[in-house]
Amino acid sequence: MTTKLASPGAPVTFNQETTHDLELTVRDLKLWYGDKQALHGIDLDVYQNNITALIGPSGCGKSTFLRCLNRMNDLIPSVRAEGEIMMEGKNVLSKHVDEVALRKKVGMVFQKPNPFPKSIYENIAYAPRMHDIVSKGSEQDELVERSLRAAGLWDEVKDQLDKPGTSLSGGQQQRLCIARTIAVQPSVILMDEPTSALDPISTATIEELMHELKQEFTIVVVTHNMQQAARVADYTAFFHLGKVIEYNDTATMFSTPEKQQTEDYITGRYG
Ligand SMILES: Nc1ncnc2c1ncn2[C@@H]1O[C@H](COP(=O)(O)OP(=O)(O)OP(=O)(O)O)[C@@H](O)[C@H]1O
Repeated sequence: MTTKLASPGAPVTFNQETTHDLELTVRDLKLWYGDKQALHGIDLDVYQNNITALIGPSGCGKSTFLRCLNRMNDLIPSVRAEGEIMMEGKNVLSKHVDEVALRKKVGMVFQKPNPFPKSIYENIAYAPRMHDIVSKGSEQDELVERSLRAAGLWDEVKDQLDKPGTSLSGGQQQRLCIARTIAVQPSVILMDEPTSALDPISTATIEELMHELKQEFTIVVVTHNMQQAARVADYTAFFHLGKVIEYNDTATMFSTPEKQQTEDYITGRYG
């Protein structure tokens, strides 16, 4: 589906006359933790093979929003969500959507690298085997190599595939987690502050990797780091108090933000 880039909801305007394919359309998304409302009617379009950054002050709902996209919030008993997150013609929020299948399509990389307590090889091979994507043997070996190569880790680990994933450095562990996510062949990769626990060199490596990965995947990333959003993201959404205040292509957002609140945040005047 090719869609002209256009304003997908009331608070959202675009300045570019670009065309992109839509991966996800979010409409009037509301979420409550018990009685407390955390998301207040989010409208957002996520474009295929682009990186969309979610920025905003602490507690504004970025992670909550990200976790809606693959229903990770369902793991919290008090959560209730309303609205639409359309992907491939289905509302992700519908109770008829199989969460396991959804999380295979919409993978997630967390702030703190969290390899399984298994070998580097098994960290990659386990889920694809469970999902019947590969059988044991050469097919599985190839998938492990392909995933590790795609995550830029193969050359560093190819001679130690039987070592524990946890024996790697923090940056390598995060690339292992990215390789693990890629291995089940998702369409979308969600990243929740994927570099905040890493040193600057590992951060730069992951950012370069994100540029490569967007050729094949759609990425949505939460970041507190304005420079990172400016460096890696094609689109940026500024969240505040559970709402999207502004959403635009990143260059416009950072050079000529439309809203004063956005300008104040990206110039460090608050948040
Ligand atoms: N498990 C939870 N139970 C209850 N309230 C929660 C839970 N998780 C988040 N919240 C609340 O929802 C609101 C949004 O939180 P969220 O973590 O999504 O914000 P954020 O923008 O990602 O923040 P940060 O940048 O600090 O990670 C906050 O008021 C937070 O306290």
